[in-house]
Amino acid sequence: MAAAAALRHTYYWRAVLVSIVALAVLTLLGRLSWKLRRAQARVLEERLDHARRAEYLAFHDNLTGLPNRAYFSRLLTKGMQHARRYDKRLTLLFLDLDRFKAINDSLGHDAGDELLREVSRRLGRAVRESDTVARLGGDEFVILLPEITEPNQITQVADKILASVSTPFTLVGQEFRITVSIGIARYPADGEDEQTLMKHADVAMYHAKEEGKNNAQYYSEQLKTDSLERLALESSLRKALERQEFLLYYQSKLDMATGRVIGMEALLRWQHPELGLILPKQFIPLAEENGLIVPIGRWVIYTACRQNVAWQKAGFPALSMAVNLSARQFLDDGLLRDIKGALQASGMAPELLEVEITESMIMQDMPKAVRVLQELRDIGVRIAIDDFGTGYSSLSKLQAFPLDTIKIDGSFIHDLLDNAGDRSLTEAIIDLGKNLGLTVVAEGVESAAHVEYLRRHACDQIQGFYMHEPQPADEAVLSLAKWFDNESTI
Ligand SMILES: Nc1nc2c(ncn2[C@@H]2O[C@@H]3COP(=O)(O)O[C@H]4[C@@H](O)[C@H](n5cnc6c(=O)[nH]c(N)nc65)O[C@@H]4COP(=O)(O)O[C@H]3[C@H]2O)c(=O)[nH]1
Repeated sequence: MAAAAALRHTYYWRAVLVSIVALAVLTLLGRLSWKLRRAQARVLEERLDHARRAEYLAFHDNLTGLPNRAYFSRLLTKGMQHARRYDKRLTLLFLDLDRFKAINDSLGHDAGDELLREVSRRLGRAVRESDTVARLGGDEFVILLPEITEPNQITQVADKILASVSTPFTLVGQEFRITVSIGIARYPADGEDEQTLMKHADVAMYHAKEEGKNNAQYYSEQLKTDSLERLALESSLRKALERQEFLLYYQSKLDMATGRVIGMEALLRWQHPELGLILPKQFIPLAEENGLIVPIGRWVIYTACRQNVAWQKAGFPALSMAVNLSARQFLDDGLLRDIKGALQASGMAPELLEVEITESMIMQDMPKAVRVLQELRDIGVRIAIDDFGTGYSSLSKLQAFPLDTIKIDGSFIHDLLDNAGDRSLTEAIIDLGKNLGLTVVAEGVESAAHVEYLRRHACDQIQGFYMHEPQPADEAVLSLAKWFDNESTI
């Protein structure tokens, strides 16, 4: 009996032990499988995160976090499908910053990146939540306005963007202004598929650039024709230098005190084989945009210096020679080398060369402008501010720059006798210019009455059709000869 009880007892404890071990094993297995599942979930979550991140990077711009070209293209296509189905309209704005390259080149890429980030923030603030702002790359942005379709509303948005972007920035401790040109295309009127609408908004943006930048333009069929012509013009402009189709016209500058010709200004012309003589305003903006202005401008400087020396060798008194610089050329690192090269090759005295720049070229990047102007000054070249009065800067601001001459814009001289505002501005520029020790030149002098008025107000020099129109070198030399032979004065 006792043995049976002991056996039962043993079985009982064995069963308890087996149950405990089994329970422990099961618990352990359960825990292991839970850990395994958790690890699997984590891996899955990481993969998802990775995929999400990859998708985000594939569809967003690294620098600004805005949707990129690929994403915008999807959004635009979807927007168009939706608009087609519900008979709605869309507006597309194509934006390109004006002169961004100059800022980027002169301030460095970090400052350029910061500027792009700030522009993208400003664009975001200028439009509604429902609008999409995207960056296509470089300094190009696009905005899709799904709810704004009336021209006056579109213009309001465009104006808001123009104002917001042109508010001064502070970059590397300095204040800067940048502007933007905007092209506007509307769906479905200006394009029924994504590519056409984008292309037409781009064409309209180019038109805004041609209209002087910092403005917005709507697409029209006429613009398309113009842009095709522009394309043809651009490709022939590329060949014009090697085909020697450029030439310089020269216009005299007279000294008011002696009445004698004291200098000439070189003005560029393009003798196009089919289109005839093309004036600078028709091709210089294009050459500025595609960078061709740098080699063209170099050709101008070399040719003008050579011509100046040729006239001296022909027996004329030493006249000054003015050349116009464009913004891109002014900020180009090779400018000084080109000017020195032209002076050396021609043997012209540096004091006879005067470079004409505009206020906006200086204001665009003041520290660089001061540096470039000082370098030019150091080699003896004179510096003139052209078209003065048309920009926003005050003469006192210009005091900081090493300048020699100030040229009053011809538009003020044109209406001088009928417009009291133009008269007071002209007089103020003459007075202030003289107080700053600058030579004051009036451009666009077209009549004896203009000459009289400017003489009365002690303007130093005059230039205009009344004395001489711009002429090619061989005709200008005849006018000069006549002028000097007759001992003519005004
Ligand atoms: N109505 C009127 N106009 C007069 C009179 N006298 C001169 N003009 C014109 O006024 C412009 C004066 O040149 P700008 O202000 O430097 O303005 C120049 C200058 O900014 C630019 N330009 C000319 N040559 C060059 C060049 O070689 N390089 C660069 N970057 N720009 C140039 O193109 C602009 C226009 O040149 P142009 O068509 O030759 O036009 C010239 C000249 O022909 C006048 O009495 N009445």
